Amino acid sequence: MAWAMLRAHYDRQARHLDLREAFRADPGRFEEYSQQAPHVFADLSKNLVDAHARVMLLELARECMLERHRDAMFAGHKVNNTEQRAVKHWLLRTPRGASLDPDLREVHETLEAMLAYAERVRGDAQITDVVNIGIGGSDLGPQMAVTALAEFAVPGKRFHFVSNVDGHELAAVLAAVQPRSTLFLVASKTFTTIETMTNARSAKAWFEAQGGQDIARHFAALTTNVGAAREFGIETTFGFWDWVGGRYSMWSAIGLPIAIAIGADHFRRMLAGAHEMDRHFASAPLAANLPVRLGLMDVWYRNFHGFASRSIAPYHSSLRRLPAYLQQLEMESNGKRVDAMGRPLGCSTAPVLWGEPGTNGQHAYFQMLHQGTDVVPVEFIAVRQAAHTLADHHGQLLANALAQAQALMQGKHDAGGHREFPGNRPSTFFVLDRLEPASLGALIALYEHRVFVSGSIWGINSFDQWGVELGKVLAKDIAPRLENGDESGLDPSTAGLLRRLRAG
Ligand SMILES: O=P(O)(O)OC[C@H]1O[C@](O)(CO)[C@@H](O)[C@@H]1O
Repeated sequence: MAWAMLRAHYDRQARHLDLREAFRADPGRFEEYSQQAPHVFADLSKNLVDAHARVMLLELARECMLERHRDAMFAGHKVNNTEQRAVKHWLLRTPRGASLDPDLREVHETLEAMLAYAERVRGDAQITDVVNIGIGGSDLGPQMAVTALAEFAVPGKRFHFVSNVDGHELAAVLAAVQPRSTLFLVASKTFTTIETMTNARSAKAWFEAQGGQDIARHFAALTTNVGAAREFGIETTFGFWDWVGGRYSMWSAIGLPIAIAIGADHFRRMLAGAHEMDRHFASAPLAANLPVRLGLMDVWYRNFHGFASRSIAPYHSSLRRLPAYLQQLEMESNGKRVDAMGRPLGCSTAPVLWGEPGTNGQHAYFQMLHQGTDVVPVEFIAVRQAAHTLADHHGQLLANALAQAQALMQGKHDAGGHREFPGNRPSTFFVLDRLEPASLGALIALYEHRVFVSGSIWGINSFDQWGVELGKVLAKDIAPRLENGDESGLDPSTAGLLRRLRAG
């Protein structure tokens, strides 16, 4: 019902919305379309949405029983229905006593153990290099957060992230470290992922070949499959639970590199910031609930405006891994073509997410954002206070973020031809006061919940990832063929490429 009304409203009126006119007609638009959520200020006023669409989107959320679905997640129900699992990454940042969930005690016991270990490593001057071996959620979150919070990192330790099965990556790291001063963290929820196990085996073989002795001191495993880690020969293990999805796992033992980098207190602050956002999502009325507003905007853009991508523009170089992190979060969660019951969907789902830090992107692809044929909503993330004291830089950085959002909206019409900017191009603008553990935690939790919201409206299970399986199976079949040249049963293209790769 709400969907049909939104469609009618879009066709009749909303598709003609002009942001410049909307601001002229409503002097209160900035106040109405912006809000302060925990640690994150968000200005949504430069989005192609009007009051009627907003009301109808909230109605759509009610019809889709968003609140019931959200409450089911927070109640620990098995909302990941295809894997019959609860979805409780939020519990990892829930303070003691703040939930009756029976797993909370174990969560805190594990957190204490992991943070105590992190503090020991921080105090161990002999360990100068920490190498995280993991991929997907076992890499992107820790890497993004360690990079984002570099200002808080312990001096004297370097952090390396090895994810790819491409040996060039591991070889380059191994060439730069010494066994006696390196701690390897093997991060894998399942402890079966081929890339991670291959890298872990090679790292262990290198360590032993270099005369490295004390595996217990130089290797730790972060996994739900502690048995497999022990079998692999790693005694130091930190566990977590099957109700933590890989892309939602930086709050768990998978966050150990973050804890080593920033320390226990800061790690706790990151959890606390995320928890504040959890509370906001769980309790704020839908109309003033930032993850809900953003998720509904995502549906509006994807299904009514037909925008197929969204560009992430963090105006802070320490957030340079954020776009990659968000790609997994959103595209692995909501890149689905069937609903939670397996029935084909009648609408489009996750857009393509992409981006680079500003101002770099401005000198690369912003041309297309301003004058290309496709409209791409842009998401600016600006940080009010810099962590450095260099004169001029931060003002210029922030001025550029504001100017880009302004230029996208205003356009320029006096010159014509190549110099014409159509304008009316939408953007969202986030402001953090500082990039610090609590604000990063809140920002990431905001994105997690926003993905939950759009996934709920589409009726999909945002917590499985069956789409990654087929390629894994085929790679297993092809690997021996690269050795033995067997082409039987292969399509002509794959067979031809196999020949080409084996030649010489
Ligand atoms: O932590 P694991 O089990 O090694 O998995 C790594 C990644 O692989 C995936 O399963 C996809 O292949 C992701 O969902 C996950 O984050």
